[in-house]
Amino acid sequence: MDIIYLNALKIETVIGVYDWERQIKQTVVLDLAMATDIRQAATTDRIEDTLNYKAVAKRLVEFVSHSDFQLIETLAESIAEIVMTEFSVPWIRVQLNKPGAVRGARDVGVIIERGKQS
Ligand SMILES: Nc1nc2c(c(=O)[nH]1)N=C([C@H](O)[C@@H](O)CO)CN2
Repeated sequence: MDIIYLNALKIETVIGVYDWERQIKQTVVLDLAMATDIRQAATTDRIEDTLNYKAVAKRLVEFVSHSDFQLIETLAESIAEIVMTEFSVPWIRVQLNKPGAVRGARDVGVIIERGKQS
């Protein structure tokens, strides 16, 4: 199985458990690794034959920027579900970073893996 990845996608959204966090937008940073088989596309050289990372990014920017979850866990799980179901991805690794959420740390976040690498 091959991997198509998308790193450091920054999206502004409402995210957090505290009252002040419900009033503002904060930046989350997304790293994705998505299992796929690139051999057909490598043979045909056609975008229709592969997982279009630009289409994935556009869908996630649209979803995340309009979401208002409290926990990064919930957001990460939703992102995995969208990519797997809408883009036929059998396995995904989602790393969701929340920069500046903890004083003294560059970022905090969650890493989840869903599905099976075949
Ligand atoms: N496991 C988690 N811990 C915390 C979260 C979270 O989403 N998952 N969120 C917060 C606050 O929103 C924090 O980011 C504000 O600084 C605290 N802990």
